Amino acid sequence: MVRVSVVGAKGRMGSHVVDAVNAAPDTQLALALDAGDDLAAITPDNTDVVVEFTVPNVSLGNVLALVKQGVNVVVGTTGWTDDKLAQVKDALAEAPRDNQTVFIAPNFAISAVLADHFAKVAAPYFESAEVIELHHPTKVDAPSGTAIHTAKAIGEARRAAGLGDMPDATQTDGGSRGQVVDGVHVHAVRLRGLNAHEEVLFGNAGEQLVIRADSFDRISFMPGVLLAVRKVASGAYPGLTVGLDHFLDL
Ligand SMILES: NC(=O)c1ccc[n+]([C@@H]2O[C@H](COP(=O)([O-])OP(=O)(O)OC[C@H]3O[C@@H](n4cnc5c(N)ncnc54)[C@H](O)[C@@H]3O)[C@@H](O)[C@H]2O)c1
Ligand SMILES: O=C(O)C1=N[C@H](C(=O)O)CCC1
Repeated sequence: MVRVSVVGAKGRMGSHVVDAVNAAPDTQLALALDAGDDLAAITPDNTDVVVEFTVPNVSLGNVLALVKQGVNVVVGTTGWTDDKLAQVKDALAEAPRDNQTVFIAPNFAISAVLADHFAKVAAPYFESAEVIELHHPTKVDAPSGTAIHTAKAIGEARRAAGLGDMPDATQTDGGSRGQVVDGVHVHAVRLRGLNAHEEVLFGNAGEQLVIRADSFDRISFMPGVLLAVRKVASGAYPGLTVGLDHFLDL
């Protein structure tokens, strides 16, 4: 059995993870902690993998502390910048146990991971690309971690293909053109009734490709979380890995 502790266990995602870990035949819940609880209670004696779903401004601190405590971490919280990722790599280099792992996924839903993959494949073939993410209004960060990840992947694929800037004659913009991430405009919608959705629009003269992923329920993230827990527990992915695509045969 893989012993799993959950940090952020009372949250929307954390509570689903607790249920998923309790329901799976090969995982068992170790500790379920939330704000105010002592992270030091989590040790290699009681936990094989920690799943961390908290808030962007505390996640880095939690991950650094957990790595120091000798445990592997699967992270779903958003807000990861290159600088924060570098701090995680440094912490892993100093980790107390060999082959410790931190795995971070911008999105655990198979639909979103595939949408991201298809967007990367499509990117070199289109003059224009924009990303629209749509979420529940209780989400604290914008744009979504997934949209940032998708936009960066599109930017990288365009650069590798030698594409230049996208056509855009905008001369006045009060914010309507969205945030530019790696040259790609990203738009965020917050709407009661929605959960987590992303649309990637590609355009050429006379044609359009739309790639869309919809997570209607948080249960959609659980197979990806359990897959990550199993992969990390296997010990086959030491160090830092970002993105569930690394665990899929794409
Ligand atoms: N990767 C994915 O597939 C995926 C999917 C959904 C949400 N998310 C991300 O996961 C994060 C959490 O989302 P949510 O909707 O569950 O949020 P939420 O606000 O419902 O839950 C966050 C939980 O973290 C707890 N928390 C806050 N500070 C803490 C601390 N210092 N230590 C321990 N617990 C602490 C809060 O009390 C709360 O219970 C967000 O960043 C969100 O964008 C990622
Ligand atoms: O509900 C959220 O919050 C989500 N956050 C992640 C993101 O920002 O990309 C994944 C989708 C759901």
